[in-house]
Order: sequence, then structure tokens, then C-alpha cells
Amino acid sequence: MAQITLSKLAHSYHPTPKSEADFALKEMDHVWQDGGAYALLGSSGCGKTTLLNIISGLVRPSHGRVLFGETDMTDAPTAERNIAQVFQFPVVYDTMTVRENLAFPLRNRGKDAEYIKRRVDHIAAMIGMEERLNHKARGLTADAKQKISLGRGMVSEDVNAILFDEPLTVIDPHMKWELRTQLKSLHRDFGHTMIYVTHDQTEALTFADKVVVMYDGRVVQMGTPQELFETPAHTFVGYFIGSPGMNLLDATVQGSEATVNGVPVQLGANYGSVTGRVQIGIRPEFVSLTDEEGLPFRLTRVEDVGRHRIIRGEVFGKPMNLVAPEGQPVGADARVRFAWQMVNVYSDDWRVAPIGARAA
Ligand SMILES: Nc1ncnc2c1ncn2[C@@H]1O[C@H](COP(=O)(O)OP(=O)(O)OP(=O)(O)O)[C@@H](O)[C@H]1O
Repeated sequence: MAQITLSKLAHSYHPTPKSEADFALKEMDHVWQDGGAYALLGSSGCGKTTLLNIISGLVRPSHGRVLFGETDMTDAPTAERNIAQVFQFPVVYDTMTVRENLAFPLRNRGKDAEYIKRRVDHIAAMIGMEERLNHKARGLTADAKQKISLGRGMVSEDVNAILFDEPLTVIDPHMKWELRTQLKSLHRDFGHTMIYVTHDQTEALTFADKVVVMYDGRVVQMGTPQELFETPAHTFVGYFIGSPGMNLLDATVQGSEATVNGVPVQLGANYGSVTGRVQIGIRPEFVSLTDEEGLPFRLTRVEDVGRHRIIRGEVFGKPMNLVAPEGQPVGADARVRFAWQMVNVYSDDWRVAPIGARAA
């Protein structure tokens, strides 16, 4: 197993890239810790698959280096990298049995028959295929085949990393939950470095210790689920993580006070003088309705979602959602106020770090 370092890594599929827009991956420097469970999250086309394929060696980066531990692997072929990769759709050998498919990576690495049998039996139990080990893969359903692909990805104990590219897309919802739990326990037992690509934030947040959010070819934040929730580093993280996402309002900020359309809003820290396009961000969980001072709120809709309600509306024409306890009355001329410790400040979409504590 190995720590993976991406050093000044960038990738363009154009032979002669002319501007940033020609890069599927913009320059990045990141270290993926040995043994970490990472989820790579972002909308379609943001570069997730490109990044995985660069780590596994299927794509050679046009710029920068990839290191495993201290070893430069940028030009090493896939076979030398000792990485297992599971794709969105099954890759199985139809003429082989389930057992032969699962054993394939171990045979390739010259493991002995007894070890192979033990590992294959163990993995077959994890993916619920013990009964079908001697069946040919041909004729199995797509979801059974995908379980074999997953099993084959997990069968080697000594891989540098296991990369999963939306592996549960074709799996039925109940089995999805079960397999995700299995992956998590596999990670606990063997401590493989795992990188798991998904569009789905629930999948990402339940699987990973660290969630890596990509937007437009960049990693915009690498953090724990709590960090992504409390201090989104970019407005995209605020919007993408959470349901509903973070509320954003244009503002001016001076010291520990923001002003939104002339109305003052307290902040939890001192930000000095912030320039650029300044916005304040607040999660719906930290917004409440008030009869006292606050920002004027125009209600548009109330959704009952089990134990709480999502109250949707507007503040100065901009969307403002809040999560409220079940049954909370909403007045026609309500105001909203924010838990000021939980307000974040953004300049040109990036979070601004406070420069000190708020003045008493
Ligand atoms: N082989 C290729 N040749 C040219 N452009 C490509 C190639 N593969 C991907 N791209 C482009 O690179 C960008 C990033 O694509 P990538 O597949 O890495 O994104 P993704 O986040 O994995 O998307 P998805 O979630 O839809 O799979 C996209 O603009 C895509 O069109």
C-alpha cells in the first residue's frame, strides 16, 4: 500500500491546450494518505474519471507527476502499479466461472492454490455469490456480474490502492446498502487506500473518512464530512453537499459584520475588509424564523419531510431555505436570523479565512 502524491498534476485531452478551459484537470497538488478511505464527488464532467485513470495508469497526465510513496510512477504502465480498479459497468470473463473470475488477479500474481481458494471463498461470501461459484459468468444478470467485478477488485490483499468508479450504479438499492457496508468493513479490516467515485453525496458521506469534492477540473475541498458541512471551502461545496444546500446572499463585509441590502448581519469572527464578489453562506439548519430583528423573508413553500420541515422562500429576491421543527408556524411577514457562529464568508466563490476572533 502506498501514499499517492499528485504533484503539479494537470491534464488536457487537447494535443496543444491554449487556455485553462482546454484542461479536463486544472493543476493540483494533493497527497492521498496511505490507508485513507476517500470519496471523490462532483457533478458530471468535472474530471473524476480522468483523475482515477491517471492514478491507475490508463491515462498518462499531460502535465505533472504521480508518486506512490517516494517512487515516481508517472510513466509506469498499469500492470506495474498494482492497483485494482472497479468500473461503473461489469468487466467479467463470460467463459470463466465465477470462481475463476474472482481468482484471476491472484493467479496473475502467482499466488498458491490454497491461498487463492481461501481468498475467493471469503470474497464470495462478502458479495453473496457462494452458491454460484461454479457457474459460468455468461448468463448472469448485470448486477451479479457487477458483484463479481467488485469482488475481483477486492480479492488482492496487497494492492497499492483500490479505485471504484461509480461501482454501484447497476446494483439494486437494497444490495447497494449492503455492498457499501461491506466495502467499509473491508477497509477497516485491511486498511487499503480506497478511492470511491460517486455522484451521490449519501454514498460519499457514508463511505469515506475524507470526501474530495471536484468542480470544473479542480479539487475544491478535501475534508471530513463535518468540515464540508460546517466550513465549505467553495460555494459549490456549500451548494452540492446538504439537502437543501447552503444559502448564499450577496453582502459587504467589514470586520465582524456583514451587510445585506442595508441590513446588518453578525458574523462569528473578524474578517477584516473582504474584496471581490462577497457573499455570506449559511446552511438551512442554522437559519430560524423570528418576529424580532432579521432579514425580511418571503415564504414560497413548505415541505414536510418526516421529522422536520423544509421552509423555502426568498430574502431580497434570493432563495433562502431553512430546516425547521415539525409544526412550526410560519407568519406571512416573517424574518429570518442566522446562528452567527455558523455564517461563512466567500470572496469570488472561495471561503475567506477569518483573521481573528470577533470583537466583543
Ligand atoms: N478520452 C477523452 N477525450 C477527450 N475528452 C475527454 C475524454 N474523456 C473525458 N473527456 C472530457 O474531460 C472532462 C472530464 O471528464 P471525466 O469523464 O473525467 O468527468 P467525470 O467527472 O468522471 O464525469 P462523469 O461523472 O460523467 O463520468 C469532460 O469535459 C469530458 O468530456
